[in-house]
Amino acid sequence: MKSSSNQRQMLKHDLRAKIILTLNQIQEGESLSSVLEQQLMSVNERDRGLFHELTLGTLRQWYALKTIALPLIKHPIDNNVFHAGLYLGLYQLIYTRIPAHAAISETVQAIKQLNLDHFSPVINAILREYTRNEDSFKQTVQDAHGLPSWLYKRLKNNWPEHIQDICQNLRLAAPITLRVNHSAISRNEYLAFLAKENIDATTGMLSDQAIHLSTPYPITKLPGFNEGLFSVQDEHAQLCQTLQPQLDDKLVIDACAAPGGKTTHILEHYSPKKIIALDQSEQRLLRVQSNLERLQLDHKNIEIICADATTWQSYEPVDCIILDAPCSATGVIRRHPDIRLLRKPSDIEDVVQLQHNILNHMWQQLKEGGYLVYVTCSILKIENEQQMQTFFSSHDNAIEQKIAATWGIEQQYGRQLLPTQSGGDGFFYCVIQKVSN
Ligand SMILES: C[S@@+](CC[C@H](N)C(=O)[O-])C[C@H]1O[C@@H](n2cnc3c(N)ncnc32)[C@H](O)[C@@H]1O
Repeated sequence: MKSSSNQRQMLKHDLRAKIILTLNQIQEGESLSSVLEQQLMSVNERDRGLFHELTLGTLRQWYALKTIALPLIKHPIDNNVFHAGLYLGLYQLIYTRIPAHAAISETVQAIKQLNLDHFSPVINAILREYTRNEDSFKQTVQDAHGLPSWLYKRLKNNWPEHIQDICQNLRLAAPITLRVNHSAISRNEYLAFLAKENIDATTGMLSDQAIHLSTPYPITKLPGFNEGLFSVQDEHAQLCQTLQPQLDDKLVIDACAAPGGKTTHILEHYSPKKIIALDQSEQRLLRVQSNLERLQLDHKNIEIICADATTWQSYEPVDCIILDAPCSATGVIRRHPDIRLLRKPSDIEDVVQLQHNILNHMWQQLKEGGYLVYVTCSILKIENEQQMQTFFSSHDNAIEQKIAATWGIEQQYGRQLLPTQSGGDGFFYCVIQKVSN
């Protein structure tokens, strides 16, 4: 469905029909971030919270719901809208306080509204069957790993001792974590602002700038948003700053910079001679600029360049490169639950090759004695420890600076953080120094 006709269709539909159409778009390969805003705009303001919760929640539990849905479907039905409706119905029954009769009748009604009347008796029957054996179905859903099987196998192979925690944690909603703007205000001062507004929050244990909100809150309505007193950034992502050398008066490249989480963090701590925020996405680079402006870091020596990091050449050797590489994003599935449906095994091989190309090219821009910090938000070893093994085996002029930290899991090269229940996402870090051959 093309976007303008899709928009007209959406306006006519009730909330659950709109959610089913959104889930259908994801099944057809569109990313949640590309469709969510437009779909939310078609929903009454008072229903937006529910739209958000039901859409993201259903995606988060998609494969777990599938484990109970498939055996309940007597004859295979090859229709994405049907499956989206069924999973939405089950999600409401299992994970929300919506009374069962309302969840069932609204979902069946939505299927009819989408001109799939012939499926409504099947959905009605399956949802009612669920309610008759609720306890056993709930147990099955709880025990499910909740991932596409190819990804589950790879993660189990990589992390046999952690696989259960990984699967369960990836099914939770991620906390909203703020990074207090160190150059503008202290964490304690900002916590006092939150307390004054009765916004419950706790401090992060690993990053001294992190604050976790106890319940979701509209970000732009938090105190000091327009004044740039904080950014939204996962706590494990904030650790990047602790791994950088001293960057005052240095030439720094943030090689995959958009939307600027790492660039702005550097500028909150240092005054580099120059920092180049490089990214190949013009659209995403606009957000680097707006984040710099909001955080009032714009006056610092910064250049924003739209270019491909596999070919871009620096005009002089660089002191430090932050390479927050494009990756499978398997460490942040909690925040982007559509990844469960969208990611394919072949994407992993492609992104590993891209990381390899960017890393090898950016390495040539680094001066002797300089540092490269390699980062991903992946929990697959092929993008992390194994990518580093390949790199070190082919670069005699690279030595690892071991990360002396208590967080994460030490790897042959680098440290891996896995997603934690109420803390950070999955991240990998490795610090590499360039030495003479
Ligand atoms: C993980 S995100 C970076 C997040 C960012 N460092 C932050 O902290 O906000 C990866 C980025 O790599 C960019 N990218 C992907 N391929 C690239 C390439 N060949 N050259 C430059 N940037 C690329 C993407 O556009 C994306 O913005």
